[in-house]
Amino acid sequence: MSKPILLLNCGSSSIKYQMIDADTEDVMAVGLVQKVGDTTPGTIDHEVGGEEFHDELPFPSHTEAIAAVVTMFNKYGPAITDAVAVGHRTVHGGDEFNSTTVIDDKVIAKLVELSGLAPLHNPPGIAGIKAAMEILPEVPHVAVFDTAFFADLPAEAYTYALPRDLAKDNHIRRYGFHGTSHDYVSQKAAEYLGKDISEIKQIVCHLGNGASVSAIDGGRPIETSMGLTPLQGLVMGTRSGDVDPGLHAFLGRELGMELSEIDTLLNKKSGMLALTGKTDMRDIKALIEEGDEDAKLGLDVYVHRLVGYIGSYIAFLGGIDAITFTAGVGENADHIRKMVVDRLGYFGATLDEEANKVRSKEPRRISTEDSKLAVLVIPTNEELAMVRETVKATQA
Ligand SMILES: Nc1ncnc2c1ncn2[C@@H]1O[C@H](COP(=O)(O)OP(=O)(O)O)[C@@H](O)[C@H]1O
Ligand SMILES: CC(=O)OP(=O)(O)O
Ligand SMILES: [Mg+2]
Repeated sequence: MSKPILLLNCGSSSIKYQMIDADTEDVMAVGLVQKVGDTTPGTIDHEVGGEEFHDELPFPSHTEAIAAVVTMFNKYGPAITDAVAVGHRTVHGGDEFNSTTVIDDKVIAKLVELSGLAPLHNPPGIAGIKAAMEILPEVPHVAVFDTAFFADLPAEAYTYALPRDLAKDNHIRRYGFHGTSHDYVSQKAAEYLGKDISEIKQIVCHLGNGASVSAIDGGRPIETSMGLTPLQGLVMGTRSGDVDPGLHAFLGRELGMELSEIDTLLNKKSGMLALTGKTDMRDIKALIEEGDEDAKLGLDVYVHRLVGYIGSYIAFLGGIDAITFTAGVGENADHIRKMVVDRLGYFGATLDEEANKVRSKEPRRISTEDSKLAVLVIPTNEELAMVRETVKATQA
């Protein structure tokens, strides 16, 4: 008897999904829907038992996209109705949700309230929850929060220097995101090094389209780069990351920009897209190889910001045993890892150039044997972590 669990990660313009057998942790199906919310045709790719299936059709909203996911399961298997539970990646849990939560109407209402704090992420997440609940009304649906891992950050790390009542009344604090990934990867790093997680000081760089870095001391996160919203911190695909907070007032006062325009500017039109014209690091690398100066500067800004965070996190940790790269950029972009690690020599990091070039889905060390600290690449697996969370929350 297998115990299939459906995992949904509804992004603003994409849906990633998997069906995983919770007993064996085997992946029964994996898929990706792209260009959701677009009037032009999008794509859906569904993989089951090593076979790949592809379709192209428009997905004006998440409802059509989820319907297409169901069609893929119905046509090519496994039966979606075999799912005994559904785990939903939910980005913002505010200070309401500190752990994986079974979803009911009250939970959905709270998530709607929190949408303003994660405008790119919570609304599609909620759309996905509603659509999936219609299709699978009989099974438990749970929300696995990006913020949960960071719920017990130290107060000095999560407190902004704002009037205390304003912050308290409005739940304004640093929340941190990608927690499922930072948690999973930091545990894997300890395992890979053969150390108890309680014994090591580590930094995890989750570099995807959204990107964040965390400092983890003995298994407990003590700092992370995203804040009240997933906009703070590193330079990302379309997000600016850190800017002078005075910028908002400047844009409003001097250019007459509306708040919603500023929000869109910083979330969707900034970051690597603004600096280089592209969001994908493969395209940016190609531009640099063609001699594009803007692309070169863009990447320099990206690396500069990341190195700055790593340096300050080593100071917060009071030492460092391991730095780990993960997610799309962190796992694949060896040229970026090299740019970063080459600047950490003072801290005792030495890159093993050959090991860094290896392409693999396995955890690996990319620092030399005599490097004072371990530099690792560990593929994240948010879906696997979500299955474990879903089982825990539902006793499925
Ligand atoms: N082979 C590669 N080389 C360099 N960068 C890559 C490669 N593959 C993926 N990426 C980067 O990874 C990003 C996607 O990362 P991912 O973790 O899947 O993001 P998200 O979950 O936020 O959509 C792409 O935008 C691209 O910049
Ligand atoms: C929170 C966040 O930035 O998520 P993603 O990387 O999926 O955009
Ligand atoms: Mg991601």
